[in-house]
Amino acid sequence: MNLRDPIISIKGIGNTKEKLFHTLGIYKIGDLIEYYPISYEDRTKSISIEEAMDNHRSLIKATITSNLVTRKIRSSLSITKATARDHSGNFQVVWYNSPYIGRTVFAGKTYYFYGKVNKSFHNIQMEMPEVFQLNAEDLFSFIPKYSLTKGLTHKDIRKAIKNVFDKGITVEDYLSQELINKYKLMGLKEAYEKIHYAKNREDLTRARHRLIFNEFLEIQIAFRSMKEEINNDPLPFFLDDNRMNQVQELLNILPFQLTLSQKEVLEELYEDIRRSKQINRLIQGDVGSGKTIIAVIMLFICLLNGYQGVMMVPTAILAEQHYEYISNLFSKLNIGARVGLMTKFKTTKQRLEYLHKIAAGEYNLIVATHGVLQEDVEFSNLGLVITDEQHRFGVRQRKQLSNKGKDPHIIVMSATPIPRTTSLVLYGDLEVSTINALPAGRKPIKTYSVNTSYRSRIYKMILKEISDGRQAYILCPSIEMNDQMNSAEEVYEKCRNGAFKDIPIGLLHGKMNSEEKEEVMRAFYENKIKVLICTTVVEVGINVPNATIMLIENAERFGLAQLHQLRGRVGRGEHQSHCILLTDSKSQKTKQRMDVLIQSTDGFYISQRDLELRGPGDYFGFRQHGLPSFKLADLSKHQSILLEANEMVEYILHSAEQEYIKKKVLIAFQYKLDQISMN
Ligand SMILES: Nc1ncnc2c1ncn2[C@@H]1O[C@H](COP(=O)(O)OP(=O)(O)OP(=O)(O)O)[C@@H](O)[C@H]1O
Repeated sequence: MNLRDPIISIKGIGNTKEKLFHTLGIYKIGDLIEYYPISYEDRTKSISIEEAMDNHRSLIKATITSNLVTRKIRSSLSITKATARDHSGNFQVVWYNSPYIGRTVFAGKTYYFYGKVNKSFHNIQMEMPEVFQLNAEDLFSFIPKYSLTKGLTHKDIRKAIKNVFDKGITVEDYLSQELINKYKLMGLKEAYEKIHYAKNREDLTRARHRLIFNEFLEIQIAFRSMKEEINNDPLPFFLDDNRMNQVQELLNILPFQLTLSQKEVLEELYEDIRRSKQINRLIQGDVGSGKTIIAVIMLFICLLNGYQGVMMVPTAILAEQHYEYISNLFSKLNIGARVGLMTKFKTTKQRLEYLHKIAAGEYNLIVATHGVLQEDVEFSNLGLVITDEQHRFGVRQRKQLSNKGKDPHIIVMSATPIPRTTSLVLYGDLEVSTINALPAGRKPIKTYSVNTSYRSRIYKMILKEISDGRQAYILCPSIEMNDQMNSAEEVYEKCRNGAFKDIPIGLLHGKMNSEEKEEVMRAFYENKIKVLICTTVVEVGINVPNATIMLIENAERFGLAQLHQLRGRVGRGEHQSHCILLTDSKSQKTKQRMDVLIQSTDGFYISQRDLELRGPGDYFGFRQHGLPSFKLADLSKHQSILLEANEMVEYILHSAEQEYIKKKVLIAFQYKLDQISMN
């Protein structure tokens, strides 16, 4: 058998089961083998009844010492009980609505019982145990549990996988024995088998280690190869004196001078152009570091070269903001910019008309949300794609966009500084440029964490700032009334009738329609609204330099990196800004997390601490990221494996094996990418 064989070739899988497997994304045997368990039951050793802990699932070897007695309690409930005994004591075995259990379990016989033990003062019970004969095959192992679909059981999946390995499967390990030994890895075939059938913890750990290692390795090798491929035949952008003068004109009308760091990043981009290289760059810079203007300058250069440019951002509000900013700026320069905004359309007709204008080149600069990815959106000559992504647009979306042109240049903006080891995995197909300093004159945001007894004092502070001409955000974790959290609607009502009844305040959340949102946001930009009560819709990119207070309700609800982003909505101008983290949580962990923010405004440090403090999770938002190969790997947990894999990638790419391994990895990777697009 081969990993590419369809699952119908597995014994026991007919047409009906095949369809069910398909709904889980399992088409080929390789998909099945890589359908990893989501958890395991530890049945690796049996213990005595005396050792068993209350409320824990345990495996106990015992002999049935009484007859099985079934009593009918009511029409829908019967209880069967028996006494079992091991060398340390007795316990009761109890089954509900299982009248036929007497056909498989007999008095006087010894079995292994697996189930949850309940210990009370004078009684020990095991309810609804699974019963195994002494020679049962799947005893003493980790029992895998899978994510299921209706009609398919854990047993079905286990059986299918077992049949594959019983029959014999060819798994080619593209790593040489030498590399496997050097990194003390488990063989690939063994790892595939042990992840589903481990007899002990060590095997399971080693199997997982190997497969996680593979995931990190494969994505990097695939990325590196993609990068090599991309650089071949880029669209020509030119930066002759005439164009450079025009760029200078743009710089001259800005109300600020670029920082040294911004200039360095621009220089890296110019260098790509001068060397006729495909621009394929991640620009990372902390919140408020001034990434937008870099994007704008590059879009400007794109237009000067006669191409269309597109800027794709995560929210409609942000698209609107960039649209206003860019149209305004470019209208002062005579370069024939025709800027379009593509967010939501009222009617299909309107949308089609708009698409037509883009395809005909009537708009040469489009600011859009992810709607621009749709298949029917076409460009006449797309030259540059900028995604402001905050980890929401991944490899796949980037590819989708660049397929809309003839390999346009690509710039990705990110405000979450991430360690280099990690960025190799997330953005391995991109070069990285970093804006590593904030514009001069920014004062570090003062951050405090207080409980709600301070509310009226905080409101007074907000009123004072407003009387000085500034503005404030009050950010809530939810929109509607909710028992546990302060909702935006509730806070808005209270503020409107209470502390802020004499000043204009606004409400902004994701459920409002686009016109309402636009209107509120515009009023806030124009300082007509003084306090904006909102949800995380403002999290990314929103830029109102006059706002100096960010009050975050239920701050314990947010991740550290997210709080840093939210806080970054203030401190964007020359005025001293404040961030108040409001929380009544008494948990030590919350306190630790708030302390990180109080002590630091450095996004890089904060995301590192976030990684350390947060347990397993989806910190980097992989699922949204469209990364194909992470089924087991988690960047927040597996940094040490990542480091080892990075080291091996470097070795491989300088070794004689490189072509062979690259080829193998790319085939596997392409299959996974295709599979994602199918789903
Ligand atoms: N060199 C500079 N000197 C002074 N102000 C600047 C400079 N560059 C940008 N700014 C201003 O700083 C503010 C923040 O810039 P920008 O919106 O580009 O930040 P950002 O890096 O995109 O941040 P975020 O990730 O939070 O969106 C804006 O008001 C912008 O006009």
